[in-house]
Amino acid sequence: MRTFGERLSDAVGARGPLCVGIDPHVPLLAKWGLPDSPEGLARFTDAVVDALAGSVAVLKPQLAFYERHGSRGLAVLEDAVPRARAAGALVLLDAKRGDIGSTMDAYADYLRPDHPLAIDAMTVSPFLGPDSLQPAVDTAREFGGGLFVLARTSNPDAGTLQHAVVGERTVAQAVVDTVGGWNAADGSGSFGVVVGATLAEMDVDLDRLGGPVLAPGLGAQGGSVADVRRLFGAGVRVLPSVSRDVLAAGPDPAALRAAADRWAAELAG
Ligand SMILES: O=C(O)c1cc(=O)[nH]c(=O)n1[C@@H]1O[C@H](COP(=O)(O)O)[C@@H](O)[C@H]1O
Repeated sequence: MRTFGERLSDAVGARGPLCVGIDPHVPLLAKWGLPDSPEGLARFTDAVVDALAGSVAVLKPQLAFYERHGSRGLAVLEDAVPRARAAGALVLLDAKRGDIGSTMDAYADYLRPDHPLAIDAMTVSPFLGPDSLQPAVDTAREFGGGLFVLARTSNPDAGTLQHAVVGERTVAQAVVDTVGGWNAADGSGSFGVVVGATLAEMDVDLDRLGGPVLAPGLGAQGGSVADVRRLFGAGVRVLPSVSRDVLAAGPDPAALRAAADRWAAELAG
C-alpha cells in the first residue's frame, strides 16, 4: 500500500502543487445561473470535477456547502469524489473535524476505502488536544490516507488563540511539532498542517514537520503567489490552495481550466 505522502509526491511531481477548493457558495451558484438546490450543487460540482480533476494535483471539496443540503447534498459528493479520484486528482475533504478520540475514530472513517466518500485526506481540528486525533492518525496509517491539521489558519483573528503560549511554544507551534512527530514516527510524510497564505510573517517553524503544508487564502482572501514564496522556504512541500478565485471563472470548463492554469503557471514560474 502506498502512503498518502507518496501519492501526494507523485501527484505534485506530475501536476504541480496547486490545490483547488470546491466551495459552492450561493453567490457563485447564482453567478453560474444555477439554483441553490441539490441539482444546482451537482451541476456545479460536476463541472469543476470534469474541468479540473484531470489536471490539478488536489481537489478540496468544502463539506459545509454539501451538508447544508442534507443527504441530497452529500449524495452529490458521493457521486463526484470517485470520479475526481479516477481522473487522477487526490481528494482532500475539507471537513475540519475534531472531537474526543472515540468520536474522532468515526470521523476518520472518511479515510476508509469502504466509506461512501472514501477520500484521500481530510482536514482536522486539533483543539481538543493532540491525543484526540490519534484514532485518525491510526486510520490514516492503516489505509494510506492523509490528515491536514489546522495550525496557523488564514482568517484575520486566527492568532487570538493560535498565538497563545503553552509552556515555551505557541499553540500553533505545538500543533506543528505534534504533526512532525507523527511523520517522524513512520516516515510517511502523510501528515500535514494548514498554514494560511495570508500571514503577515511566518511565525511557526516548519523545519521539522516532515510533511505537506496546505496554504489556503490565495485570491479571495488576498494571498498571492508572492506571499507563498515569501512565507515558505524551498524545503517545505506547500500546496497553495484557491477556491473562489478559480470557481468564479465558471461555468465554462475552458475558462475554469484557464483560471487554474494561471495560478499553476505563476506558481511554477
Ligand atoms: O482548511 C482549509 O482549507 C482552510 C483553512 C484556513 O486556514 N483557511 C481557509 O480559508 N480554509 C478553507 O479554504 C477555502 C478558502 O476559500 P477561498 O477563500 O474562496 O479561496 C475555504 O473552504 C476555507 O474553509
